[in-house]
Amino acid sequence: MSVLMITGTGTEVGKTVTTAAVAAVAVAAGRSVAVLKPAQTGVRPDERGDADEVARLAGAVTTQELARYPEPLAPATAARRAGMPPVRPHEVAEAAAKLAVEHDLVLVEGAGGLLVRFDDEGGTLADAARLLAAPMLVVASAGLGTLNTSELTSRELRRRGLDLAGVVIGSWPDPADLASRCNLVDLPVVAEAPLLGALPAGAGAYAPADFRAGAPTWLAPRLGGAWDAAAFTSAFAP
Ligand SMILES: Nc1ncnc2c1ncn2[C@@H]1O[C@H](COP(=O)(O)OP(=O)(O)OP(=O)(O)O)[C@@H](O)[C@H]1O
Ligand SMILES: C[C@H](N)[C@H](N)CCCCCC(=O)O
Ligand SMILES: [Mg+2]
Repeated sequence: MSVLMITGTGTEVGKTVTTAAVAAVAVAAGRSVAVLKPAQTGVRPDERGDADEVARLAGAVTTQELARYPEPLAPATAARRAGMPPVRPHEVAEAAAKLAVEHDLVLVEGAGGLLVRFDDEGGTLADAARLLAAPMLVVASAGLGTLNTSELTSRELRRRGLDLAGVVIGSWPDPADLASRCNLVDLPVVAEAPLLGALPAGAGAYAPADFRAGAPTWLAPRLGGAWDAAAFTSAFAP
């Protein structure tokens, strides 16, 4: 089973665009991909959710949501206020495992950061990852402040015995400021995990063809091994 959980150091750091980039690379390699967004908040029934956005950018992927809540809040809060049932970690794990039967890769995008609650009992994406023994990718912001939130996230993953596959910078600024450039060196040290890529700021607004063409250069091949940070940054600051 190949399930990868996408979490982040917070909300709006680029989890959806990173999920789309991973999906685009996998689809281009001929792999079947499913994207699971367990709890989508802040989106009306007729609006596009994160999983829909991944499909728009990445191409032919299966998408699934387990619940959608109208208010832009943490899933547990949004569910409680809507009077709707919450999504439980075991439901996330079961849905991902089911998708994994018929897909080569299942990507599960959390809501906000690692410890954002899905239910009032404190269930999180980390609990679902534990049930599946699935590795997690942490999406981090580029600039000042990311060292602290990345290290906190990494430490909590380790404390729970989870596998941190690596860190991806969800939005790389152009021009890159001093802190962002220094973070290319410091992030993998504080996270104790490889830096597996960076997406250019605004990638979510690229035309799908441009997004798919760029994705392989933004991520380390197959999200393993080395990512060429020097080549990436020189493309943005020649
Ligand atoms: N299609 C798009 N056009 C313009 N900006 C976009 C687009 N998609 C994403 N963005 C912007 O890129 C940034 C990262 O967005 P993204 O949705 O990937 O974050 P996220 O970590 O998935 O957030 P969430 O916790 O809400 O799931 C945000 O500031 C967002 O507004
Ligand atoms: C609505 C938003 N875009 C996300 N989907 C939910 C983010 C919840 C963050 C909660 C928190 O950490 O304070
Ligand atoms: Mg998202």
